[in-house]
Amino acid sequence: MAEHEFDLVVIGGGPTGENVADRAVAGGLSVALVEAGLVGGECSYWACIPSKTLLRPAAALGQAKAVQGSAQAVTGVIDARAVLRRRDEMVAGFDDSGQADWLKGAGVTLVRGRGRITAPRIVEATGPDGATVTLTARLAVAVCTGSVPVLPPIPGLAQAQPWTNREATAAESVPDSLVVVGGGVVACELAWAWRSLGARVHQLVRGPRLLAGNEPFAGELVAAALREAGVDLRMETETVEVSRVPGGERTVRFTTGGRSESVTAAELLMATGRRPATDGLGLEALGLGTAALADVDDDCRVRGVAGGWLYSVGDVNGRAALTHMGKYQARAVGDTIAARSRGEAAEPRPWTRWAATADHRAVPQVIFTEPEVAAVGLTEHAAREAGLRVRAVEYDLGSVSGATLFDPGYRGRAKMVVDEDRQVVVGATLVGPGVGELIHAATVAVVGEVPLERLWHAVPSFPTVSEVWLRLLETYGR
Ligand SMILES: Cc1cc2nc3c(=O)[nH]c(=O)nc-3n(C[C@H](O)[C@H](O)[C@H](O)COP(=O)(O)OP(=O)(O)OC[C@H]3O[C@@H](n4cnc5c(N)ncnc54)[C@H](O)[C@@H]3O)c2cc1C
Ligand SMILES: NC(=O)c1ccc[n+]([C@@H]2O[C@H](COP(=O)([O-])OP(=O)(O)OC[C@H]3O[C@@H](n4cnc5c(N)ncnc54)[C@H](O)[C@@H]3O)[C@@H](O)[C@H]2O)c1
Repeated sequence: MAEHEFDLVVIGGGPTGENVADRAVAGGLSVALVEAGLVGGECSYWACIPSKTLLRPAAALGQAKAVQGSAQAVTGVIDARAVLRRRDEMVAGFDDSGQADWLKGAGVTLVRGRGRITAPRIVEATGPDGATVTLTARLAVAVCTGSVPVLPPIPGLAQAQPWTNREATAAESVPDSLVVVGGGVVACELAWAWRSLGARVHQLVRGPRLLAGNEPFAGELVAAALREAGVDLRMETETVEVSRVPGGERTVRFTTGGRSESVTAAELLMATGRRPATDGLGLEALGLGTAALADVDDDCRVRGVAGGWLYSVGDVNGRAALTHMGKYQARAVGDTIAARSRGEAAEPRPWTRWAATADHRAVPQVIFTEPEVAAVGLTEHAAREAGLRVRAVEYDLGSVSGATLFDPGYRGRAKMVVDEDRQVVVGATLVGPGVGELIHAATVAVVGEVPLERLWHAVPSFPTVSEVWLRLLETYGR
């Protein structure tokens, strides 16, 4: 059994782990990164990258069709085979050698294997051949193991071999039909993607609306678009049983409004949420429960671990399960561990480089459905729940002149949530084609706590969709 010593051992080489390692090396530390699967993680191969690649052609086509002139140039339909080929290119054919080379170039030692913490600062990595390497971390261990899908205990589900995000982003052909269970981001994006590529899609949603964590109009506009695109969208359903003809179609039985109904399709995607990937990590050997990795300070250091050597970063800590937020936390963690090795306190005071402060109230997210949903900060409801005295204003995005230019039939909505006591924006939501590229302006306003008085002087260019910020301020009363 080989033994090695490094300043920092990172477990998990997704976007979070890669960035922790990179920042720590840049800060002068020696770093080993243990990866059980593909370097690049879920995001690169089975999540963000392939799903957005599957979604992009429908958005591009929609924009081309939206205006006279280019609409006439569109004479065909989406070439699904070409889309799947591009998806394959974007995931590099599930070959992570490019990312492994990047790690090498960054000065990070890659250890292929499954990491397990066996004692404080000791990680055992078991490789695909069963060989074990023991890694000693002089300073710290950063757990960046991400998340895995949750499959609810529905009778017959396991035997029916449903898709999770992995199969749903890696499928080699378009299924004739697909049932999607779930109303969250994964469900909506992938229902939209496969519908746009030609599958007949049924979507079974448990609650009364889609995208429940967002402003209600976001889910309403996405639901309307999905229906318009031909998705059979059912709300207030409870999936009770799944069955499958051996090797054949899946039938999902569900209840809705007191009735029992069923749908049958070639494939079934369960998009029913994710949980932290903590199985087999050895936390129990440290006297820690699986929930311990969610109990972190703003520097992502796990609370209550003697010596403070354990960090939990990215999806696994459950603070903000998004790639950009995992990478943001990673920058803070890599810098913090390096600074502390130099004897600096690197206290995670709010808005210092040592703290992932934005996790609390300034998380941006773009949902790549059509229309897109882009949001940052608090919804009106969440702000009120947090005890803020807020006033919210809304504006019809379709009446902004830049939007009319973009698409004469532009449909969308914008909302700005203002903290009345501090006169700053604490949340914003935009729904409409192409709004994903607009949200960063709002993120800057929320993080910068820019007073409305000053925001008034941030003049949006004419004729862009960004003029909505002026209209929102006018609606507010400027
Ligand atoms: C379908 C889908 C689409 C998404 N789209 C977006 C999007 O558009 N934008 C966005 O911001 N977010 C998106 N997300 C969320 C995003 O994928 C995650 O937030 C992101 O991947 C988290 O990065 P991570 O590095 O923390 O974890 P992961 O990417 O999950 O990486 C964790 C890594 O750890 C490895 N690992 C696990 N356990 C061990 C172990 N014991 N030893 C060694 N290695 C281990 C895994 O093999 C994996 O490589 C999407 C998620 C899904 C499911
Ligand atoms: N574009 C993006 O930023 C993007 C895209 C995809 C995923 N993600 C992230 O990945 C994470 C996971 O997304 P997700 O959609 O899997 O989870 P989610 O928590 O957003 O949604 C889960 C959905 O499953 C439903 N559900 C749960 N149990 C159910 C059951 N037994 N029967 C029927 N429905 C059930 C819930 O009601 C909810 O609608 C999220 O944090 C999300 O932000 C981000």
